[in-house]
Amino acid sequence: MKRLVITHAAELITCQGCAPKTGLAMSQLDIIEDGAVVIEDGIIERTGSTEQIVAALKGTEYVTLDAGGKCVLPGFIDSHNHFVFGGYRAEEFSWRLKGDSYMAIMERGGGIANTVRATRQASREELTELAKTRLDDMLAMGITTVEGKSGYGLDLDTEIKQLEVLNDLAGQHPVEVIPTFLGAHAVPSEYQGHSGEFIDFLIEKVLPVVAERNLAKFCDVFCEKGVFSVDESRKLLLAAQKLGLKSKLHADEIVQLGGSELAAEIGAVSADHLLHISDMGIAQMAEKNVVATLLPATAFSLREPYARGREMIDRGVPVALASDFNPGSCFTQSIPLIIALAALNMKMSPAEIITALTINAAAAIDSADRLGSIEAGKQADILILEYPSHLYLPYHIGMNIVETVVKKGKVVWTKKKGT
Ligand SMILES: N=CN[C@@H](CCC(=O)O)C(=O)O
Ligand SMILES: [Zn+2]
Repeated sequence: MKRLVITHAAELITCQGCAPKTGLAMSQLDIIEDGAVVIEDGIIERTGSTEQIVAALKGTEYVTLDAGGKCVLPGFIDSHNHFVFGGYRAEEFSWRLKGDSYMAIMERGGGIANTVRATRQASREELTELAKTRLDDMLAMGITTVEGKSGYGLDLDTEIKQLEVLNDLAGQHPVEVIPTFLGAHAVPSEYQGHSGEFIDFLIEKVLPVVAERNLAKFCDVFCEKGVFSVDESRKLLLAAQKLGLKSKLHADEIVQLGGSELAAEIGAVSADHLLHISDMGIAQMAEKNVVATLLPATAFSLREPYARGREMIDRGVPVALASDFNPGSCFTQSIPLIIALAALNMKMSPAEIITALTINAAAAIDSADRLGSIEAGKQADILILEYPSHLYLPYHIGMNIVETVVKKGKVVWTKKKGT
């Protein structure tokens, strides 16, 4: 196959690096003006100025994709997403609009349990078709890789069914899917009042199957008051680590329980939400380089205060941004909305936001060695915007300005222009 060469990027935003960025480094995008990228077999071969690259390739055959003076950047990575589920919870949303709280609805037997019922009933094929339409929407917003969680089964068969769907999607859709086992998402009705026994069930009966069949890269847990305690979360995540699954946590979302400190203690790859993180949690996550995956669309949808992203960056925590798309607390996969909220309500700069959606998001799925930047050796997951500079991203409030999406070196999506 001939090389593909993207030329004339007014800004070629490389986000260079193979590790999560912290502090001031989150503001350094390593931009090449009038840049070009050479791609061979889906992998980036080299980058440079268009002039340099064209001169170096003289006499060789290649296909040109002219970015025409627009901004080129790494594909967005959504590192926290629950997109495989059955049913909807629109009525619960209407209750929340009237003042009902997310946890109160859950305590009454609604919330996650509601989606569990619908997901248990849905077939593997139905879930796969639904998931593909959701991936279509993600791709159109420039998401080239998404992490996807189970957690709407809470029994052996349905947890495995969800993970099978997440794995089946590989090869069926351009968006790459990284599966996470979230069996400890809620205590199912069969175990009501016995969360410890449910954790034991997950460890003894479900985790071994997940690991044996290599169905998930991560194990996640909803570490929250009234759901799973810090001790229960530790027990599950350490058991999963022994079987080769890396750790993620839903931590300190509704109350300050200590999930962030636990993430640092056990060497989790990321701790997510963090609306109520303690100062100690921030210090420990910075020390252990745990990625803080912040989910501003969830805070917006729950009408909760935003996570202290500015402070976390200033204190050395690597910050990523993700959608948290799910049927309950946050029904959106809108990258433009996340960008707007991070810029306007979390005091993150345009450069920090891009870092948080690319190289730091790659680190949040433990893939910064192969994804998240435009540099030699990385997978060629690349976006062309409609405008010449990354500054146009937050400037367009809630508007999608992605024009072209390249996944593994192939153009997989282009914006249809109006007539
Ligand atoms: N907080 C826990 N889990 C999801 C919500 C899941 C749901 O309500 O269906 C979250 O990350 O926001
Ligand atoms: Zn979540």
